[in-house]
Amino acid sequence: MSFCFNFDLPAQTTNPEDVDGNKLQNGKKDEAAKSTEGNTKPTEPVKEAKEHLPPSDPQFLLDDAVFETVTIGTLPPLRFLNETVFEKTALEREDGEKILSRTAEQRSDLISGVYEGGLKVWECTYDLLELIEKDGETFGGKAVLDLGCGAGLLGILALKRGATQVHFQDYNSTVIEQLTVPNVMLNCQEDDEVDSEDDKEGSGKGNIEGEVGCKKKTKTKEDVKESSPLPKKRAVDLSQHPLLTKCHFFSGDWSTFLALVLKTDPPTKFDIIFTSETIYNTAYYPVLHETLQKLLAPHGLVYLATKSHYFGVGGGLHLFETFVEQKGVFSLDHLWNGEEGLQRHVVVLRFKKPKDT
Ligand SMILES: C[S@@+](CC[C@H](N)C(=O)[O-])C[C@H]1O[C@@H](n2cnc3c(N)ncnc32)[C@H](O)[C@@H]1O
Repeated sequence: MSFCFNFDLPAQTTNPEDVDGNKLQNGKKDEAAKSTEGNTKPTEPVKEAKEHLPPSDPQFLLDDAVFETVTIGTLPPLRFLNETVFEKTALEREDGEKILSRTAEQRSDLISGVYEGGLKVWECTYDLLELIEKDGETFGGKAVLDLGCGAGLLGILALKRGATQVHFQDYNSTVIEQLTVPNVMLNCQEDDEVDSEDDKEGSGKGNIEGEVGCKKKTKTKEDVKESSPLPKKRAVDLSQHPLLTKCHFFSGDWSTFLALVLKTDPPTKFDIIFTSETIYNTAYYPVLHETLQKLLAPHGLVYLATKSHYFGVGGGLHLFETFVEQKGVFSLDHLWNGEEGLQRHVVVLRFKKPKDT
């Protein structure tokens, strides 16, 4: 899988004095606010959050599925739609947000405020999956949020390992509808439907990703057809699948997502929040921090996977750490630091004082 970092930000149109929405204090900004000055907020209107209910007959979403399986150590195999599906079928797909056509036109992985990159799996997701595998983290009885989920692999893992509920949030409704929901459904199908076929193939056909040590295979609908008769699978009503009933799906900007989730009575709090490759734009730090602060349970953990620096966008771990430190709400510890190529990290945040919610 290729990862091109072709970020594309709009020209600065916001007032530099108020670029991140932080108020001036005694005539000057605090340090935390200063660290967000490198980026601009998008000029597009804020994308209003909404909840997406999985379709009552969801099987059609998988009809032309070309999917990959990622297997990391002892973790259950995770399936996800191959990103090339979207390039090849952009014209036939429902795409009210026009992100499929716009990303193709602009040849960009990210168009700030329009498309925030959720249609592919970013590599720090694999780092976090590996870490979970090593640490043996289980999710039994936990409420989990996959914030900025994209393909949703982290949330799907939690779901398969016993989380009581998993919220998936992505900026783009197209991502939620065309990628996250289908991926959850792919993983709801009985494991043996496809895995028995994986076993038959043997490891020789697998594509070993040396860098992160995970095994990936690409399978097509035709492969699946050969191994298990499609009609039998179609008979399964996925919309009633016990795993799917534990899921909630949201699209929209973090500020409106936060407001929507806080409206629930009692407001939902999460024991675990995953967020991978979401701190590339410093202009989003205030709302991201507020979302984590308001949605994390008092003794909960935020697992953040990120690169050190996002070239062309400006954000990265150092700036985010400075921001978090200045806010004084969370402590932040490094769990894993990768040294190869572009440096990548996994960190954990927890409340300094658990009543700070
Ligand atoms: C680069 S993608 C990473 C996707 C996925 N977590 C992964 O690692 O493969 C960044 C994600 O952050 C989310 N995101 C970024 N800025 C956001 C914002 N201001 N409001 C809501 N979501 C945002 C988007 O949903 C997007 O999918």
